Amino acid sequence: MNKKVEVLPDKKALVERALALILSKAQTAIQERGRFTIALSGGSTPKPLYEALGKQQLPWDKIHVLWGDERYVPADHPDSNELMARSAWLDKVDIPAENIHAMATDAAEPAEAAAQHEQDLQKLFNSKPGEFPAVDVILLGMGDDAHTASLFPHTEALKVTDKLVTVGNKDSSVRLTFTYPFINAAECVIFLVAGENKRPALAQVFAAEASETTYPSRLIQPQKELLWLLDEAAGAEIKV
Ligand SMILES: O=C1O[C@H](COP(=O)(O)O)[C@@H](O)[C@H](O)[C@H]1O
Repeated sequence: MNKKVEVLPDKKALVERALALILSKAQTAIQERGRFTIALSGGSTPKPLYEALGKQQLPWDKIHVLWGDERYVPADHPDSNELMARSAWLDKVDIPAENIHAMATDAAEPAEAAAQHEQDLQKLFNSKPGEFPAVDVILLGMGDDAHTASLFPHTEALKVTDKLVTVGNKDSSVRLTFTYPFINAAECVIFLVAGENKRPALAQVFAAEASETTYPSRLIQPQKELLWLLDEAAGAEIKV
């Protein structure tokens, strides 16, 4: 694995760096494979990045957008990761509706929704059950409890290794999430982490030894490329 950590002066610089990386990865993927697939994170950190992406002139018909996790709420709910990305970015560009692969949250059982989304992904990547296709870029955030996507500490989702998508839980609230083996199959995983409140969790994620069950972001060890983009407030104590 090619792993890099970059500590940027502030959140603005973090967003600019992430934007430049995504634009370059998109250009390469489109040149080499004819399309670019990117999975989005939710939470607050990536919103300015999505706003910046919404101002770009890109070959949108060759770009496919997925989500690494979703809260199990209707798509117009204020907590929806899909709603955030649509209003900050996707509603502002000419991307074909069929290139937006949101996690549907309308099945009676979240496990059914996870299974359905897994099938949709297999179609998109032309992959078979049991295979882990490679998304070009998976964007991840990290919570101050070291969760990433909706892989929360001490939850069943951390044990799922035979699926692309599973049900995650944050206390009593239900989520859908990519599994860690699917994330680890990506061409490139980019973490965006900002804010001083993330320092203690980051210290454990970067420690030589610590529990993956307590600090789920440690499970993210992609075979190809891993980039940690940190702002100074989060990354001041990380040695690069
Ligand atoms: O709940 C979530 O939180 C994490 C981190 O969010 P942030 O607000 O600290 O940036 C995010 O990566 C995940 O997608 C989201 O559902």
